[in-house]
Amino acid sequence: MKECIISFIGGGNMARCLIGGLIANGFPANKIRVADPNSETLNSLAAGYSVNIYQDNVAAIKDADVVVLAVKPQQMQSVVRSLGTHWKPECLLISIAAGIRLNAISRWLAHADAAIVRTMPNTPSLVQAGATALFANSHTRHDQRELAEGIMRAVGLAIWLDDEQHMDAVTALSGSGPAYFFLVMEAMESAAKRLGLDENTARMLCLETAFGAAKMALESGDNAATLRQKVTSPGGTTERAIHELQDGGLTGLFENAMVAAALRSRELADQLGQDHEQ
Ligand SMILES: NC(=O)C1=CN([C@@H]2O[C@H](COP(=O)(O)OP(=O)(O)OC[C@H]3O[C@@H](n4cnc5c(N)ncnc54)[C@H](OP(=O)(O)O)[C@@H]3O)[C@@H](O)[C@H]2O)C=CC1
Ligand SMILES: O=C(O)[C@@H]1CCC=N1
Repeated sequence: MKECIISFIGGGNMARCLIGGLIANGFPANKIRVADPNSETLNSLAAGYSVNIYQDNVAAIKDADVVVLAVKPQQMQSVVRSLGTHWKPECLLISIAAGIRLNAISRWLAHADAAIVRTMPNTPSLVQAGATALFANSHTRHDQRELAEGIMRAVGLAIWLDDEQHMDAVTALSGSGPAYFFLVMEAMESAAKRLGLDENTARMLCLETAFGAAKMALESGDNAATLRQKVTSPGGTTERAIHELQDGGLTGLFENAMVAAALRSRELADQLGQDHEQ
């Protein structure tokens, strides 16, 4: 990936995952800047990753090649507006915020020609097993698209979308998705303990099973349904368990959950995409 200065605005959970993943992949820490109002957050990032820290967003973006907006959706408007007068046309803006549309970011920045890439990464970026979808506005040059993709590819899979509207579905799938799998792990570990296993045995067997299933699904030519059938011996134990899950409405539950997440993404865009006076 091309060497460049990347400034993160917001040093919370997702910024930390991207920074950790980039550094683990060999990206130089001295080329990474983070701005956050919270000095504890900044000190912890500096101690953990030796990145440059700032309490002033404007100072953090000076001469940066890429600015990554990693604040909460509710903070996006005021943060982007405050960067507008200091914006350099050659800088690439990457947003990771859920729900916030490119046209709103561009309006708040007040630079109609600014190159902006909207992305939806996820927390496994920390261990370089992230999954990110990207969508660029029409002002983003080919080399800037490559730069955005290179940053996200350094921490996992990077996929371009052909329609910004699909970001809501992506947010429901891979953005929020790690939490669904963690919830399933919590439930499986808890059930295993009720069945008599000690905490460590339950945890390790559960985690390796999750890892093995994901690795197998990625590496095998079979789809998930076929892989599931291969575990499910007729009249056996898995069949009983799967019946319980299906009778309990697992498929419908996931559909409801992901529709709710996608709707929330659209709702955030509609609510927070409006202009308000600063
Ligand atoms: N967490 C996740 O799995 C994912 C999150 N995202 C998106 O990433 C963004 C960040 O989420 P996440 O990291 O979870 O949230 P966090 O709240 O952990 O991080 C946001 C950080 O921004 C700081 N901040 C607040 N105001 C400002 C400001 N004016 N200037 C600079 N920094 C500021 C916050 O400080 P303080 O806490 O003191 O307010 C906080 O440290 C969101 O938009 C979210 O939608 C996208 C994909 C996945
Ligand atoms: O929960 C959220 O809103 C953010 C976006 C995707 C994952 N976390």
